[in-house]
Parts: sequence; C-alpha cells; structure tokens
Amino acid sequence: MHLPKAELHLHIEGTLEPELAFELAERGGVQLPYATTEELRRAYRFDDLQSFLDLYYALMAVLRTEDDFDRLADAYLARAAGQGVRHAEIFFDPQAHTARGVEIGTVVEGLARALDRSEERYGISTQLIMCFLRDRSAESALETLEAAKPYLHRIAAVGLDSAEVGNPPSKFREVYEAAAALGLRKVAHAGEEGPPAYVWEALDVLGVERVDHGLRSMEDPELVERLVRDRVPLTLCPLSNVRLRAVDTLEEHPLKEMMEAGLLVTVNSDDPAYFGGYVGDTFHAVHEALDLGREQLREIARNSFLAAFLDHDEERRAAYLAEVDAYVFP
Ligand code: HPA
Ligand SMILES: [Zn+2]
Repeated sequence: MHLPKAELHLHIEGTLEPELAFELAERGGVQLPYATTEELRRAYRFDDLQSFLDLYYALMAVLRTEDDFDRLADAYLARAAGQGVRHAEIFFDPQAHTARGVEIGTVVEGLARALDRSEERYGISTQLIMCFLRDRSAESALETLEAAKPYLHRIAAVGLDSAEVGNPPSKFREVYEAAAALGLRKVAHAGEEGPPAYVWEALDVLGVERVDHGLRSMEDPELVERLVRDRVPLTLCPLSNVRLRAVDTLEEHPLKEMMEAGLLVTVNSDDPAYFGGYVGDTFHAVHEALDLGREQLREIARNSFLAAFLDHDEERRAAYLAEVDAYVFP
C-alpha cells in the first residue's frame, strides 16, 4: 500500500532476507547452519519472542563489515520506498554485534552510508535509534552508551528491546538518564509480552516519549487513560504479534479497539524479513483482517508523522501530513 507513511518500529537486523544472508555469508566466509534459502525460510516458525530472537541473533553472524551494514540498510530502504515509506526511524542493536567482535563504529558508519544516500535515492528521510538489549546487564548498556559517544551525531534516540519478561524497564533507569543528559530521545519496547506494569515503568521511570508495541496496555484502563491523556504514541506491529503469538490471529488484533479508545497508534513491520511483510503489506493486511476503512488507514498514516521525531523540521512534518491528506486510494 502506497499511502505515505513513517515507519517508527523497524529493527534493521530484522530486515535481513534469506537471499542476502546467504550472499553475505558466502562473501564473508561464514558458514550458515542451513543449506538453502528455502531451508532457512522453513525455520521462520516461532512459538514466542524468544524462539524468534534465537534465530535473529544467530543470522547476524553474516554481518561483519561496513559494507554489509550498508547493503542491509540499502535493501530495506529500497523495499520501504516501494511501500510508501517517506520517513524511517530505524533501530539497531549494537550489543548483538560488539558481542561477536564487530565494533560499534563499523555498524554505525555502515548504516550511515546507506542512510546518507536515502533521501536522494529513495526519497526517505531517516534517523537511527540505538537499542539496549534488556536481557543483558545494565552495566553492559552503560558501556554501550559510552562506546557510542563518538557517533552520537548519527543517533537520535535510545530504545530497549530483546527478551522482555523478567527484564523490566526500571533495570535501565541509569542508562536512560545518562542518554537523556547527552541529548538523546527515549523510546522503549514495553507490553509486547510483558505486563502493563512495564508500560507504566517505561513512562514513569524511563520517561519515554513513545512506547514500542504497548499491545498489552489494553488490559489496564487507567494506563489507557494515561496514554490517551498524554497522547503517547504506540508503535504497533500486528504481523509480528501474530507470528510471535502475542495474539492468536490478525482478526483478533486489538488495533481497531485501541484507535476507538483514543490511543495514538501507528502500524509498523518490526522485523519484516521474519514476519511476512513490510509496512505497506502490514497496512494492507490490517485493512482486510480488521475491516479498517480508508479514513482509518489515513488516520494511522497521519499518526505516524505526528509521532515521528521531526520536531527539528516542522515544515517537513507538515509536508508529509499534506501528502497523506492528498493521497487518493486506488
Ligand atoms: O519484536 C521484538 N521484540 C523485542 N526485541 C526485538 N528485537 C527485534 N525484534 C524484537
Ligand atoms: Zn521491535
């Protein structure tokens, strides 16, 4: 679907398609535990978040050089452009790379190469969000922030991802305070598999501006009231929720109820190579499964630009919103 939109919840490592994984593996002399792309694709059946994360981290072995990260990001941007994305705020997981001996500078500089060409080549403005892995220690997160200091001009915000349950936002209070003091903005995954209490902590302990997923917020009416009152954007990922079994079927996804409750929701792809669709595909899927009308889709697209970190360029935001309003559905 070509409706102009911003993508605000996208893990760049989750855009690694099997074909590119094999190509990079061959070039880098990395042995993958799968013989063919078909065999790899057959492994994309998940029971929960952890079963996905196991494969997600394993496949990263093929990402070693600046050029690899450039190729990865460029491939995502090319696909995103074909699905109406005009602005992308892209997560990356530095610890998943530094833990295997790839320096953070290699990751950031490689991604930045692709991002620097993006406006001209694809008409997509971009930002980077550096995520801390919540199943690693708070000290490791602080070390990561320290290592990122030479690259902060490239990084707009910090985020929090990986295995949620048992790793509440409050574990990362100190690193979020330090990040804010460095001028970074703050988001965090919360309420994907974890309880509404984690969403409260993301808001009140970490001070996030957006909540990534926030799916389980609907279990707590007071939390919904708070999110509505403060117009806190939620970056929903409906296809991810189905694949990781946070919801049983797309038809049962609470997206529509969340909109009707007055929440500022956006629709995103999360890890599109693994979850069966890029963001335009995701808009199309929720349109069909949830009987969302065109004006509701337009509202979601508007929300994505309202929730984007475009405060430094309100003219650009206004231009994107005007594109949404002018869009004629086919
Ligand atoms: O959906 C996700 N949840 C948490 N961590 C992640 N890392 C990549 N994708 C995800
Ligand atoms: Zn995510």
